[in-house]
Amino acid sequence: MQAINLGLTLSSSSSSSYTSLGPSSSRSFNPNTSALGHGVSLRSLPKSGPGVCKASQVFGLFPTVSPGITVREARIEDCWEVAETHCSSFFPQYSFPLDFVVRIDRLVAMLSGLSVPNGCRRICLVAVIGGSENETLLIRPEDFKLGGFDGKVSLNKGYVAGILTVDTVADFLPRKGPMRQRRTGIAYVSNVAVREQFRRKGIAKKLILKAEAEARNWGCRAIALHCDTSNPGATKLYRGQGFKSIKVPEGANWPEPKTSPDIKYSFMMKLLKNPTSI
Ligand SMILES: CC(=O)SCCNC(=O)CCNC(=O)[C@H](O)C(C)(C)COP(=O)(O)OP(=O)(O)OC[C@H]1O[C@@H](n2cnc3c(N)ncnc32)[C@H](O)[C@@H]1OP(=O)(O)O
Repeated sequence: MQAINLGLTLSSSSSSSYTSLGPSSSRSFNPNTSALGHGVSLRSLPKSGPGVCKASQVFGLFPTVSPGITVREARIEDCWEVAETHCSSFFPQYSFPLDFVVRIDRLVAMLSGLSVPNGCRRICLVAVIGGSENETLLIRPEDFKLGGFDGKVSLNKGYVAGILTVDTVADFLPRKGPMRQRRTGIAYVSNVAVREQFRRKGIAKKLILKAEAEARNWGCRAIALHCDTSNPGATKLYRGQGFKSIKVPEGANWPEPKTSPDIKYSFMMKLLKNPTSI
């Protein structure tokens, strides 16, 4: 695995939990633990079987597929589809009614999501199909946010096919200095997911490009993420987008998403050149 040195210093482990959109995002990558931290253990739930339908079949009202894909910040009106995309991608093995419970749990977690520390940013991006960027249709309560969602409503929102969260909270970056300060200038990507029927159409690539543009706008010089080493598709995606694996120094206890001990992560990073806006 190719490694680059981006000048990250050795640090002791962070006690932070992996929160991207809410208190339960820590389970984003872990199909073995409760999906969203409201007391539902996925280990104990029955999985799919013959004659069992999925929540996505009940609630996934797929639009006529339009070639146009727009990547924008998630709005309150997208929240169910964001939960749907997350759960169907990270917990595909669960069937109705349990997958429905998991989605509701995710929704509650996102809407009651933790606020970000002062000076930090976090947004959820969505790739929508058949939507419009026509802002004149928006009802826009000033500065209103709920959890990770922008409080806007559009008459033509489109259908959410992919999601990504990007932040500057730095919970999963090694701290710096003796005071173990939060690292600045490095954006962190998590919860990247594309609905199965829309995969291999370049949607994740578009989400990553938009996340990079947001990070540049925030003044970040680099963007990082953790990728499950047993996820070759995602690893190829990030490598293709210019991310490089960072070799964790021997003995260093760098923070990682808190998931099953069986899951090993590769810490990947990309330098952001030429600050521009999108
Ligand atoms: C930081 C994190 O959040 S890591 C978690 C990643 N998320 C998941 O594993 C959830 C389940 N998986 C998914 O949602 C999707 O498969 C994703 C997000 C990994 C990829 O989304 P897609 O929209 O299909 O990716 P996209 O079409 O942009 O692919 C771009 C390139 O990545 C690579 N790639 C993506 N998926 C795969 C795959 N399954 N196998 C091999 N290569 C892949 C290919 O090089 C692809 O280019 P190509 O299609 O021209 O060959």
